[in-house]
Amino acid sequence: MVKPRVIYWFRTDLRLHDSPALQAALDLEPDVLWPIFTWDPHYVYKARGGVNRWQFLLDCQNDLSQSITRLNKKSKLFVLREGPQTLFPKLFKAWKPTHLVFEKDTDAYGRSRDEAVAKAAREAGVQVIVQPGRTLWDSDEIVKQHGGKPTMSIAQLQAAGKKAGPIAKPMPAPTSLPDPGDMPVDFEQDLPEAKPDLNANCRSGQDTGYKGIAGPKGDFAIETLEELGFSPATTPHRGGETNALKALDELIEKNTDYAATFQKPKTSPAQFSPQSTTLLSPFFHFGALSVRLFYWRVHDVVASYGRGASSPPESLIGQVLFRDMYFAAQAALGQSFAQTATNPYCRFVPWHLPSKRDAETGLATGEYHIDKQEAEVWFQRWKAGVTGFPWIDALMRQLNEEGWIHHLGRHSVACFLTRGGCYVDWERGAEVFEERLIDHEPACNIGNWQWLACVAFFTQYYRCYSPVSFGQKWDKNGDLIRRWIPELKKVSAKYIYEPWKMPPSAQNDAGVRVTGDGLSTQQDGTYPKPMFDFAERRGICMSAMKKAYAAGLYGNDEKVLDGSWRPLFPSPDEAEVMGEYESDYGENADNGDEDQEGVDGGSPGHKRSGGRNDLESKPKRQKMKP
Ligand SMILES: Cc1cc2nc3c(=O)[nH]c(=O)nc-3n(C[C@H](O)[C@H](O)[C@H](O)COP(=O)(O)OP(=O)(O)OC[C@H]3O[C@@H](n4cnc5c(N)ncnc54)[C@H](O)[C@@H]3O)c2cc1C
Repeated sequence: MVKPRVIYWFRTDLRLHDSPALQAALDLEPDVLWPIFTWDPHYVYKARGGVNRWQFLLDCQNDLSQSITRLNKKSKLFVLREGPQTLFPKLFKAWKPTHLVFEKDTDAYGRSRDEAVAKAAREAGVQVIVQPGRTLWDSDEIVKQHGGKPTMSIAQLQAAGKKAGPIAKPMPAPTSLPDPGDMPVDFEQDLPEAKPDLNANCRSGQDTGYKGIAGPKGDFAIETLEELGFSPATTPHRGGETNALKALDELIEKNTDYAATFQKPKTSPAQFSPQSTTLLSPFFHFGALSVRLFYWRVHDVVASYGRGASSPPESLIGQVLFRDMYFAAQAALGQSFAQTATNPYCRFVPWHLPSKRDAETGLATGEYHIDKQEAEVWFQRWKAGVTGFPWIDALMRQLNEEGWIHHLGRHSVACFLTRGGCYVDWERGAEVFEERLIDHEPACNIGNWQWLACVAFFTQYYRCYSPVSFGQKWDKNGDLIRRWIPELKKVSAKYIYEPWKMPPSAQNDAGVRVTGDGLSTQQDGTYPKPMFDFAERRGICMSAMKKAYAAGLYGNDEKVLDGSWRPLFPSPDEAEVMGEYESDYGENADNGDEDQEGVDGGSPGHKRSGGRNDLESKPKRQKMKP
């Protein structure tokens, strides 16, 4: 019998320890094993990713490659520069593998990519083996055990988890790896469509990432930031399985009390160097740390700690349950999960700066309508960390430079942008986080933004974060602000959260003038004025949320999809509501005035449809009415 020739495709699992997929590949007792990574143009051009996350990815790849070489001098992580959909059919012919093995990816794009690759494998007679390993439980199994529906609470996840069975125990890293086989690449490279490039704003140099399938030297080398045209990263946080395992050891062995008694609400969003939570999220994202290993090691600490140990949802184990909850919600809803439109579990709120949508598919295009210029300015000021509210600005500047902020810091800035200040669409904020977080995880980012905007998972919109008192609760002296906003360094604690209240003499003493809008006109030695009166905005947003809740529309409602929701809301003069905008996608082409018919004055029209099958059917063509 021919001994298996296995391609092991690394993607969401940049580690050797506790990898059920890698173990499945090794259980085949292969003659040859090619550990490869495909440099997928989808992530390079069509998904947002800032330089800090790219750096973290390259760190993880380099570390993994060195670990592979330690086990077999002839092997390493071989990077191939082409989209997997076009590359694999050629590899199947050229390398003649018998098997392709990889870790399951339940992200919306991941699913469609893997279906295409599996089809090509079937056609080439290559056997595909897929193993879950990215979450505590297989997210698809959780959905199945939850009646085909998304998990919208920890209790739902735990109930489904109970039915799915115990969380698997982690498996050790392999101690040896087979040799790789020959790797001819004497076939034509399909070059990617680089436009539109969602990451163009991060590139300061020329993008040469697709120079040859095996790279410029033909040695399957890992890419560099220079090849991508990116400037050096600004984050101090570095990736790699080695760093991840060291951080986990330190957490479990040196900080046993901390790990056993961790209560998330008691950790400070203002603490830095070191931060108050584990900062393991980017390692989980790239699969450099197994979440099941984390779970079991924390579980053992908690079990031996006895009385006084914390429990979910506040405990460390509770934190990774949230992660699984969002993964299973996304696994059930697919692409709809990432947006309001077409999503039956997401409340419709007439936010400013709504997403443009593809008229055929109903999916967001990545662009947005500017329905109100003032809201656009607020959004730009929020992004740049120049809102004039130092607590918000410090957090946004930390995000922009380091790519990570504490969970409650994320709460503050997300609430401020959406229901607690600007009334800007949560999808705008999620896109900024997608670009800038080093731990950006589609399921967790989307789910948490929905939570904070009170459109899904959480409904208590009357609980609003103040950009002044919330920060003061944790950090009276404003140390986080002083760290990130040097222009306010010398401001006294009395004014550090509200510098606009400083009389001229205090401004003189602190060496700063509070003036301008922080964008084009800002001068050295100045800090911007607040962009609005927060108390006033909080009141406006809260009453607008109340109206949106009363209207009771969800993303899949006809009125949301065809734009006839507007009569359910008072005119923009009376309350905060999405303004009129010019549609430029021909979305109105079929719309007559009679589309106003059937508006029922506000009885909740939410029809929850069930599981994935309902949602995978193509959304109706939208008639977006501005
Ligand atoms: C608006 C917003 C956007 C977010 N976007 C992301 C994202 O893109 N990726 C991401 O991993 N987390 C995201 N989170 C969740 C959370 O803020 C981060 O997981 C956490 O701050 C990471 O820091 P840590 O590793 O120190 O967390 P710890 O408190 O040490 O928790 C341990 C692990 O539990 C998981 N976890 C903790 N809280 C959550 C949560 N609320 N949801 C999901 N998983 C959680 C993470 O994997 C984390 O590493 C977001 C939160 C908000 C409010």
